[in-house]
Amino acid sequence: MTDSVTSPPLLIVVAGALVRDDGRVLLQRRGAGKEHAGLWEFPGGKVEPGETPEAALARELAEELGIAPSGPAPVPLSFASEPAGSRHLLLLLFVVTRWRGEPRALDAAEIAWVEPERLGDRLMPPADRPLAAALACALSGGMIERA
Ligand SMILES: Nc1nc2c([nH]c(=O)n2[C@H]2C[C@H](O)[C@@H](COP(=O)(O)OP(=O)(O)OP(=O)(O)O)O2)c(=O)[nH]1
Repeated sequence: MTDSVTSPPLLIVVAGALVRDDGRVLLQRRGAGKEHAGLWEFPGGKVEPGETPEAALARELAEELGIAPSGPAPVPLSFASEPAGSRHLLLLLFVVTRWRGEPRALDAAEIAWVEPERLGDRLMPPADRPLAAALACALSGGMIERA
C-alpha cells in the first residue's frame, strides 16, 4: 500500500465508564504535564501490542483505580475516531457495572462520581464529548443494566 502518507498510525485507546448502582459515572481529571491536562476523562489508556481491548481495560483500571472488573463482562458502548496530532485516535468506550475494590485516584489528579445528565458540564477532551452524550442517553433510556 502506498497511502501511509495520508493514513496516520492508529492510536488505540480503551476506556471504561464505571456506572455505580445509583447511576453516577466515574470521571477522572488528567494530571499536570499530560496531554489534555486538567480535563475530565474516562479511566483507561493505550492498548499495548498483543493485548485485547478487554485485557487493556482490566490492566488500566487496576493501574489507575485499583479495581478489577467482576461479574458481567464490560460492554462495548461506542467509540470515537479522530485525528490526534501525528496519529489517529480510536477510543473504545466500555461500560463497567461491577468491580472489586473501591476506586481511588492512583494516577489521576482526582476522581468524581457524576450524574449522567451533568457529564456535559465537565471539560473533556474532544473525543469524549460524544461518548459522554451517548452514555447519558443510554443510561436515561434504560439501555444499560446496572449492578
Ligand atoms: N484514558 C483516556 N485517554 C483519553 C480519553 N480521551 C482521550 O482523548 N484520550 C487520549 C489522551 C491520550 O492521548 C490517550 C491515552 O493516553 P494515556 O496517557 O491515558 O494512556 P496510558 O495510560 O497508556 O499512559 P502512558 O503509559 O502512555 O503514560 O488517549 C479518555 O477518556 N480516557
